[in-house]
Amino acid sequence: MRTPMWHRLGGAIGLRGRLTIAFLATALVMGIPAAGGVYLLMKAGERVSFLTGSVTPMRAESGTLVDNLHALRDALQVGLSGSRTRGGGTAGSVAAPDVVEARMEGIDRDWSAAISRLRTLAGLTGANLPIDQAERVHAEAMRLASALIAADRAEVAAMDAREDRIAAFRAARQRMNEILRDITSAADAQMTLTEERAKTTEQAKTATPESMAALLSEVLTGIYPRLVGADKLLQGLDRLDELAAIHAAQHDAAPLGAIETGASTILRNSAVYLRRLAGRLEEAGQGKNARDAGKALDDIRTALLGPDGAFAKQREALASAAAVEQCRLALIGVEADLRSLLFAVTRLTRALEESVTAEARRWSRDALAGLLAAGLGATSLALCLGLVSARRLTAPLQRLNEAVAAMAEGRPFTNITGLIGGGDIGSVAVSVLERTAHLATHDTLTGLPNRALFRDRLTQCLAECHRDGGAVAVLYLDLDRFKEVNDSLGHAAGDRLLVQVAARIKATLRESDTLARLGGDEFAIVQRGASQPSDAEALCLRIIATVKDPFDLGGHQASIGVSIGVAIRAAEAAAVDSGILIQEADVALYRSKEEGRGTFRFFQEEMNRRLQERKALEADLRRALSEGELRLYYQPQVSTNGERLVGAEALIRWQHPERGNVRPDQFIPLAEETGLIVPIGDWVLRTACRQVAEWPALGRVAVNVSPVQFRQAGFADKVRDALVSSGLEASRLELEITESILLNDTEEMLAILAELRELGVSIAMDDFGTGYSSLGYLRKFRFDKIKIDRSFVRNLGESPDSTAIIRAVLGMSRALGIRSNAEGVEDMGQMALLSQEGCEEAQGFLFGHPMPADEFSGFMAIREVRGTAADPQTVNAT
Ligand SMILES: Nc1nc2c(ncn2[C@@H]2O[C@H](COP(=O)(O)O[C@H]3[C@@H](O)[C@H](n4cnc5c(=O)[nH]c(N)nc54)O[C@@H]3COP(=O)(O)O)[C@@H](O)[C@H]2O)c(=O)[nH]1
Repeated sequence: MRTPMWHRLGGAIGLRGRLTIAFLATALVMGIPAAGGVYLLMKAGERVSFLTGSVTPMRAESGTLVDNLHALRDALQVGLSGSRTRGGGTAGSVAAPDVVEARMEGIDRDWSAAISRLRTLAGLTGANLPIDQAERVHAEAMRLASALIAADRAEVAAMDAREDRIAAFRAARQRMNEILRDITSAADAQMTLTEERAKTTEQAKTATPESMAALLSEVLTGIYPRLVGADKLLQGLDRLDELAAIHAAQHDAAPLGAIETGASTILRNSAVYLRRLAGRLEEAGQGKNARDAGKALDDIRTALLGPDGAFAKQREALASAAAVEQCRLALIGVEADLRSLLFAVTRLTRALEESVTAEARRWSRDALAGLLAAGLGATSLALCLGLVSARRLTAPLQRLNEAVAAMAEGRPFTNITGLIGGGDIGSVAVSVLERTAHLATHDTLTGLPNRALFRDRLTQCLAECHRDGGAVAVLYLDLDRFKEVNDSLGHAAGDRLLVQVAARIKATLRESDTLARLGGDEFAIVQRGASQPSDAEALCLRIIATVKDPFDLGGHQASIGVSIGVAIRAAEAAAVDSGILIQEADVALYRSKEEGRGTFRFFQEEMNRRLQERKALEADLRRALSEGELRLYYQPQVSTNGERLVGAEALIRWQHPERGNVRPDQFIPLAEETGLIVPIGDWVLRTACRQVAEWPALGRVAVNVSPVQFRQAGFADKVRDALVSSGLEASRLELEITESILLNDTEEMLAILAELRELGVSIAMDDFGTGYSSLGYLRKFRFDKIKIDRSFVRNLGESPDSTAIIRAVLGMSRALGIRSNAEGVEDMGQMALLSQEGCEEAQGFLFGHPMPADEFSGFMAIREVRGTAADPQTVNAT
């Protein structure tokens, strides 16, 4: 098939190159309109800042003009006296002239500054603001304000001067009154004397017509004219008082003239009266009064009339008040001008604002359109690229998914590349699939086929045998002692061992055979063409021999073995499921392990029967627990110095209704495999505590704890519960654990041991010496007791090795301050040697077999009586 041009080109550029081109194209499609949009947005932003930076301040400045006018009005308010002529009193406090002037100057300055700023803003914006008009209005307002202040001052001065004149008038008027009173009093006194003289003359009858006429003439020409003259003057002055009062209340200039004329007439007449009176007074010897009265009348005239008189000052005040009013009115006009000016500015700024806003909006709209175009362009491009990529990506992935599903179902497939397709993604998918397929079918550590591939190969092989004849053998392998190496040297060493084992076994096989790792230390082989059992046997022997040789694990030598189970099928019989053949090989392996390890066994039908039996035993064990078929026996533990009974070990027994007594080593491993050991172990713990609580004479009871049971969450809580519910003191309970408990998760297990120790129970290490790590664990946890395994005691005295080992162990336990107990003591010789070597406690048939609780009660009673070792013959065997 011809590859399209673009495909070939794409292949040359590569996936990264194409992605880069796609990215650049997207950036270009999006970048141009986006850049345009950003440019327009910036322009719109400029207009907005133009608005905020120019138009808005312009409006604010025009408002400042009006504010200035208001300030001016306020300043005038404070500065004006509030004319007495206008208001008839003062309007609040009047500021000192210099204060008012200072305020006026300030306002003038502010006003000029506002106009100057307006002029700048108008220049910036290009707006045709009426700046000249604003300046004219400003000048006019200031001029009027000054005129108003001046007129007000003049009015006040005139008013003050008038007050002075009125005061002078009143003073002269007062003097005149006194003079006239003097004149009148003198005339009255003279009149009284004259009347007295006339009366005396009349009474003396000396009166003559001449004397009487002389007296009358004296009264009429000398006294009376003086009284009349004085009275006329008084009347004139009273009238003047009235006119002065009228004129003070007068706010109109016209009637003021008439009043002044009236006053002038009165004064002229008074002067005439006074001239006449003056002659009479001279005659009467009162010339001084006449002169004083003349002087007073002159003062009155001066005070009221003339350019400096009260009337003239009143007129002046009225004229100034009129000027003030005029200025006020003019200022109102200025304010109106200013307002119309402000309206003009407002109109202008609004128009400017609207045009700028419209411009900014237009640019924003265009920018949005640009950005939208960028977004749409990018989205469309991304969609197109996405669709193309998705097609190119999902198709191989879809096929990859189908292939993985086929793999998961165990369907074999070939030609992965053909299945998935080509292209970048295709090759990635093929690579992923190949890796996945390899991972799904191979063991990652050894690279060998795993159980799934093994079954697949076996199935193929069985089908070929059935079709073409021939035979196939399945070898099921399990390494012996692998766990010990793993636990003692670590998992890394274990892994290295497995790899080496796999290589060695592989070297023993033919090309056509398949070696697989089924998990852990289990391997399996499909041996093709094993026509005779001897072929398989030969292979087993080769494998056993090669695995037997020590392995070098980076400085450590490890010796292990291998147990093998074999199952063979040929021709017709090969029509069997691969799983059955594997199971048969597994059963054969089980038998091989049972019968001593390091060997091989062929599957036989009888083995299946054994397997069935095992399953039946498991079912029985489940029932045994619920039906109370389990019993606890107690085996005595004694001190070696005097063989005092120091305690007992609780050992489980199963009274099967049909099988009879089932030994613990027959069912405990099964219980451990199935997990049944947990409820069984709980039962043992509770029963032993309850029983021993009833034997206060017995020191302590030792209870075996399986690793599976120990690892169960909350084990320490179960121990606490057993103690609490039975009432047994914690110090009387001893838990026997084997070192295998500490092989894995050591820190966690040590924490549980510490928790148990906290409870007050003692911990014994059982079967000491049988494992690799016993000594190491003694350093990690301070055990209360070690129990030397009976395999060492058995050969004591016969094998120098056993004696040496026991001596060493006892020496070490003494050094560490740990009690020692020797298990399996069966004769006095062993006992004597143990005692000699310093072992503190012993346990074995020599002192008593494990026995039921009631028998152990009797045993204790006898021990109390006899105080010696029990006769083995006197107690029942287990
Ligand atoms: N987890 C639990 N394990 C238990 C429990 N009860 C027993 N066991 C373990 O089963 C194994 C076999 O026990 P058993 O058949 O009871 O054998 C014990 C003794 O009968 C036997 N023994 C004692 N003295 C002698 C002797 O002089 N000679 C001789 N040949 N055998 C003797 O030894 C076994 C006690 O061993 P140990 O526990 O190591 O002290 C055994 O491993 C038991 O631990 C249980 O309740 N839970």
